[in-house]
Amino acid sequence: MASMSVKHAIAAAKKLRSLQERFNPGGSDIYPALMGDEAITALIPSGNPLSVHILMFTRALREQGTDEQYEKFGRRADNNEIIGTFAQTELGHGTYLRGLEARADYDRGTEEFVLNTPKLSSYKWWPGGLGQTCNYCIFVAQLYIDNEAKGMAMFVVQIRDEETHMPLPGVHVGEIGKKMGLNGVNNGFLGLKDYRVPRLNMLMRHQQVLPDGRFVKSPVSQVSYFPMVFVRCMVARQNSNYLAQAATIATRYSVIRRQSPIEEGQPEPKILEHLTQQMKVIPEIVTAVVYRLAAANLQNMYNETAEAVYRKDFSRLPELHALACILKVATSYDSTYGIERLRQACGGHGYLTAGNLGNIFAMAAPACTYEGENSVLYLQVGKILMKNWSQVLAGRELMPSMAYISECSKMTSFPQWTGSWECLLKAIQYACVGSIRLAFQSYNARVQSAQSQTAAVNYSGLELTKAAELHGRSYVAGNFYQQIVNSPNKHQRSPQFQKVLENMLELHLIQIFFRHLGDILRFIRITEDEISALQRRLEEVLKELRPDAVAITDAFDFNDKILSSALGCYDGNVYERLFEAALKHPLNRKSVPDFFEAHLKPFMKENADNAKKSKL
Ligand SMILES: CCCCCCC/C=C/C(=O)SCCNC(=O)CCNC(=O)[C@H](O)C(C)(C)COP(=O)(O)OP(=O)(O)OC[C@H]1O[C@@H](n2cnc3c(N)ncnc32)[C@H](O)[C@@H]1OP(=O)(O)O
Ligand SMILES: Cc1cc2nc3c(=O)[nH]c(=O)nc-3n(C[C@H](O)[C@H](O)[C@H](O)COP(=O)(O)OP(=O)(O)OC[C@H]3O[C@@H](n4cnc5c(N)ncnc54)[C@H](O)[C@@H]3O)c2cc1C
Repeated sequence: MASMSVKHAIAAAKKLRSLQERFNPGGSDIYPALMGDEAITALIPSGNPLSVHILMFTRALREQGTDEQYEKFGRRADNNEIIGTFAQTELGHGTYLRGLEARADYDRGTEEFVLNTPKLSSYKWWPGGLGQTCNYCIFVAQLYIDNEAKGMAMFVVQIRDEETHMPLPGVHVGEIGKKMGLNGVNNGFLGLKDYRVPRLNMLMRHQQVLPDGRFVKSPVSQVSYFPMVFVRCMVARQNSNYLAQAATIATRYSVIRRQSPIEEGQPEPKILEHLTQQMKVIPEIVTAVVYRLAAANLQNMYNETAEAVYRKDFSRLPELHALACILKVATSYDSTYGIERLRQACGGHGYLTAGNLGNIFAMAAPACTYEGENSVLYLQVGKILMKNWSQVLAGRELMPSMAYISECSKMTSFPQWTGSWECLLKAIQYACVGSIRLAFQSYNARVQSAQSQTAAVNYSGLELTKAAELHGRSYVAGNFYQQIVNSPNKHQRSPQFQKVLENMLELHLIQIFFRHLGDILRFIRITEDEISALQRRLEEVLKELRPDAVAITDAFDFNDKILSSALGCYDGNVYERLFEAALKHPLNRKSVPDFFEAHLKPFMKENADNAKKSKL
């Protein structure tokens, strides 16, 4: 599987590079975006062994290396003359980066770094493509000078001979084993023993080790985390695409499959006529659109921040970090939840490999873990919200994506309930700010009672996580509202199209309201009649969106090859494709399977003989 995946990945890389040159010569790097998501999924359903090379190795060289280092390594990597990965996670550590055990000791005598993974737990473990594909990597290690720890640093390390692909002396490298998906990626392990690299193999754009061993600290240590921020932005885009693919499959299947009359004596309807089926499928279509728009917004913010960082302006890093975390978490959680819900909406056929929903789930699910485990990133955002709440209490202005927190903090109570979109959005924001306030009270009480900040974060973790989750909801819903209601190009839309968009906004806001009704009722008084009115609106907007469901998913424009699903083909010939796929199963090559003579027949005969004996 790995070699097939490499072959397909190389074909895709060539194709996409030519697309980039043709449609976007020298433009913003759509190439990584395409390499990271739908353009690849179709070609390599078992995952792209070059994705970390494209998304992390090449970018780390460009963003963390000096111009000279880019000339030496980055240009060859961008041109796919060398293939690398990003080797940060270890067998023993993934989240707690300050606990990483791999070390780089500077030898001023030879102006080299001596790299070691001192224990089994220090082995790099998980990097994509490391097992068999890559001949280089970015090796993340704790930097030591005269045995004094200086923090994390990145090193360009060649792990395999460029001609023979043999592991170099001092390198122990291989595949970590079968996974629940992405088995074409050859995630690998890497051990180094007294492996020497020249001083100039340490990426030194932001921090330096001079020939005599003097260490020049980075002006902002967090900039070394930047490669992860980019991938978190990519996850938001990639996973919204996975959800859109699953929504396309389930929608098309739901207008082909007929089952169970709604009125006695009536013909069996398309299953999408059942209201409960509409509630399973249509909200996921809308969620895919919502996150696609949010991911595009985040990508623009990433590009602006990356340009600023290049100019040594680090001011926007904190906001980008917070948004990249929250969107990566929200998109990966909601997409995996949604894909599984869409699989179940396809009944038994949804469980067939031929439907491809299981593989789409297996491709989407690890995004809840890699690039920062989701609950850890929620805590990251929770900590940032605590810092921002302190700013609010001090009367200071907040970053733009958190401005609503200041506004809501000035409200002594929630205004008269109207049920309008603005009211629903404000309710989610108000509940978020109420949760932030409660979390801050708990966190601050712990700090005041002499708990350390890290302990206070841990013991306030549930409330911090809730506040972070609601912040994500507020940001995503707010972005969708702005795009539908206040977009500068709204007047270019036909009234019909605008109405479909507004129906999607209605559905999204009401769905989020009901999902967080408990959180909202904690801070806002809403009557039973007002809630029942929203229930009626939910049922009504599902009915209104029903006729547009197929058109919206067709607009995602996934080729049948990308969907790779007998349930979701454009021509709707589901049963023929399911049967065609079944007949291809190896077990159908013979009428009598080999195991009959070898196992089944003796088993049945032995039981028959025993039965006869017991009657005698
Ligand atoms: C799309 C397709 C992708 C397919 C391929 C997938 C490939 C996968 C690759 C990987 O998985 S690479 C490995 C990813 N690993 C991680 O993400 C590790 C997660 N852990 C962390 O990020 C950090 O350990 C932590 C959780 C943030 C904790 O950091 P630490 O304990 O060192 O200190 P903190 O106090 O939490 O943070 C210090 C300070 O720094 C700020 N900060 C943290 N991270 C970032 C960042 N990425 N960018 C900017 N700033 C960051 C944090 O807010 C704190 O700021 P202050 O409070 O000091 O102002
Ligand atoms: C498919 C896949 C591809 C990957 N590719 C790469 C790659 O290319 N390069 C690379 O370097 N890494 C890669 N990784 C590794 C990935 O980055 C780590 O798995 C991830 O960072 C989580 O770390 P961990 O696995 O050590 O889990 P841990 O950090 O051990 O987490 C285990 C549990 O402990 C909890 N936990 C940990 N710390 C805290 C805390 N501070 N507070 C509360 N709870 C906590 C977590 O929430 C989680 O529930 C990949 C992983 C996968 C699954």
